[in-house]
Amino acid sequence: MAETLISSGNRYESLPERYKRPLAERPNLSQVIKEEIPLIDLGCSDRREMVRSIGEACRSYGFFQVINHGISRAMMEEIMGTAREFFHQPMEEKMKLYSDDPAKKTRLSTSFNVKKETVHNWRDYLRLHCYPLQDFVHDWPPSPPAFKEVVSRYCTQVRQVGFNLLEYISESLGLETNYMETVLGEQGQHMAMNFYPPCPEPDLTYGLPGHTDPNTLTLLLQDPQVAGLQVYRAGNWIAVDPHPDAIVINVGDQIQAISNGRYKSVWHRAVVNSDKERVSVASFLCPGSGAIIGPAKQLQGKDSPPIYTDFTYDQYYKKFWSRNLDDEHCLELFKIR
Ligand SMILES: O=C(O)CCC(=O)C(=O)O
Ligand SMILES: [Fe+2]
Repeated sequence: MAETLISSGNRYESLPERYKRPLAERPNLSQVIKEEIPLIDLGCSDRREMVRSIGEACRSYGFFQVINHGISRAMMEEIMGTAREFFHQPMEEKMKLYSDDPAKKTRLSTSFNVKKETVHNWRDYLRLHCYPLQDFVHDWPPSPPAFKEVVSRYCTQVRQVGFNLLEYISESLGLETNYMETVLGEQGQHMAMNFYPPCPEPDLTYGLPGHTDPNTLTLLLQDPQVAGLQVYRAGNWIAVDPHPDAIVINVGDQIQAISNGRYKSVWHRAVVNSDKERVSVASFLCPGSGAIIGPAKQLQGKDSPPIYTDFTYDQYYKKFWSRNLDDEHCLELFKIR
């Protein structure tokens, strides 16, 4: 039973033991503070100012939200609705896609890495590889019927938003506009549709415990009705209130490495609540398999020697999945000592 979906539609009366965190690891929800993370208007006509504010956000928060990003409200509602519909299907339908093998390219799973972890997380998730679309779409869920079409359309659009952001981020570091795009090679794209059912004891567990994202850049759609994302900053967890038009952006470990630590891939987590289900859709850009990642030469100097070794994303990703999600920052393992 331990390794199966929790999105059964049944309400749990109490939290099963295998989801309970020891006292020292609980979310301490009463201590969470409310603070806005930077909101950036990508429709801004002053590119220099926009690039400056993106750089500032990457340096001091590692997170920001963007509006006027080019994806319509209707598209955002469609993809969120499709994710919700997917998880509301009968268990028999969903279990056809179940797998706990992280190497599998299309799979429905639960928690994070059920085979390895000792305490589970109150989350089910559908993980998809999304680029190039034609290599993966045939493997995606056959239902709901509009799934493949809606998700394909969203993936194409969100990829473009991601590439625009990589240009701004490159410029904000003083690198050539296409620096990231060139270094990162033919980037892959993954998606996680996350589903967090109502949880009987949200104080004792997580949807996702504190973690950093191993990839380049993450573009997240939050449930517009239900908050749950929290970001760590200066000793506090900050609740990120959903903004109906915004995409939440966070710097992944790879940008932290390329920026030689100037930009932070920060800890974030998803908490759950007792009365509402919550959905989120995360899109991850990931370096191409041949790409060599490491601190940009232009960002190294006498006063700023490289802090990370060069590595390939394959090496990094294997390391990431061999750990627990909330272990030390995976990039620590690639530090020059
Ligand atoms: O559900 C959320 O708000 C966070 C999801 C997340 O951090 C992830 O999928 O990596
Ligand atoms: Fe994440």
